[in-house]
Amino acid sequence: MAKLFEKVALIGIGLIGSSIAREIRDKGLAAAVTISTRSRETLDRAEVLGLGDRYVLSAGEAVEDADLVIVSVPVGASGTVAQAIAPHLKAGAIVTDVGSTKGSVIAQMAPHLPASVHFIPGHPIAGTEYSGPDSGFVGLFKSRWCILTPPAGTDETAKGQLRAFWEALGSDVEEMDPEHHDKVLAIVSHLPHIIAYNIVGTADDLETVTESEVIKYSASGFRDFTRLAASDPTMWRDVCLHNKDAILEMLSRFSEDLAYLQRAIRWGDGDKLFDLFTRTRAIRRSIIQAGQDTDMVDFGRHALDAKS
Ligand SMILES: NC(=O)C1=CN([C@@H]2O[C@H](COP(=O)(O)OP(=O)(O)OC[C@H]3O[C@@H](n4cnc5c(N)ncnc54)[C@H](O)[C@@H]3O)[C@@H](O)[C@H]2O)C=CC1
Ligand SMILES: O=C(O)C(=O)Cc1ccc(O)cc1
Repeated sequence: MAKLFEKVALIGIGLIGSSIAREIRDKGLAAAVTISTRSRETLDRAEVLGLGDRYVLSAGEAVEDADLVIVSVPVGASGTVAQAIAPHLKAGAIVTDVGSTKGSVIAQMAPHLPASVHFIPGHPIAGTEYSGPDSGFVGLFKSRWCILTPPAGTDETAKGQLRAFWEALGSDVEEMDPEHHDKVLAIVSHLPHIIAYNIVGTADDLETVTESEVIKYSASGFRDFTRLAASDPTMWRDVCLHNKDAILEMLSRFSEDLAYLQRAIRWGDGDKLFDLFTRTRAIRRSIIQAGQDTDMVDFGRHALDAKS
């Protein structure tokens, strides 16, 4: 594939950063890739994996001659990274991120970044429950949405270049307002993780009552939740703290609907239960019919389709 950028700097080299690095290497999308991350241990691991061409601890040093800078750190660290790279950015560089929340990342990063760069926030709706440089792989972004939330007036050429980059990784690119992004993602991604953390926590608390039978007899329903609940604690702590309003709004809707379900069970209202379960079954089936995979991430795709 044709080279899209001369020099790319990757700040953060976990699941997402290292998947991007592998894609760039695999498809020859850049002449040179510089990698920077907070800990020496992770940086050394990235070097052993051969994920880039240059490895530096200083994020500022990493971005000095970069045409494209991709920040792939937990969303709570976005501001610190922006502050560190700002004085070193080349005029005309594209600065983007991959954070799961957009409003907060923009609020943290934008004030530090010089007007001479193009700041185009992004979010690939693709991931797994694994983290760190070893967990990345080529193909993670294939046939997945990547949402860009460019501010009004963003340079069209820069936007086109970033779009072409994600398309080269196999993604379908969509533009969205950051507030809308945060609401949609709160229901299709953030709430499912919170519910999973909660149910697995509850089951763990019950272990003494059930004499370890929860784990022993865990059926596939519970197992599906344990996959999500195995996701990175730092990343998900940050998502909860940085998409607080939208998550609380969706949680409140969720609690109301759960109370409705609870009442139907208490009063033996089988019709209500049957109606809801029939409606939700149709959603799952419509996703499968559309030829999409059936995991949580693809449910996000369906919800986005419904919005557009
Ligand atoms: N894991 C997933 O499924 C997805 C994650 N995201 C977003 O991508 C971002 C990265 O997530 P992952 O790659 O999964 O995390 P990860 O935990 O695998 O990697 C995070 C990386 O950031 C580095 N880091 C942490 N604080 C730093 C700092 N202050 N300065 C420099 N580097 C720092 C870590 O050393 C590590 O290399 C997060 O914002 C997350 O919300 C987006 C889509 C999917
Ligand atoms: O592993 C899963 O099922 C996910 O939901 C992955 C994921 C996690 C966070 C995101 O911001 C986007 C995708």
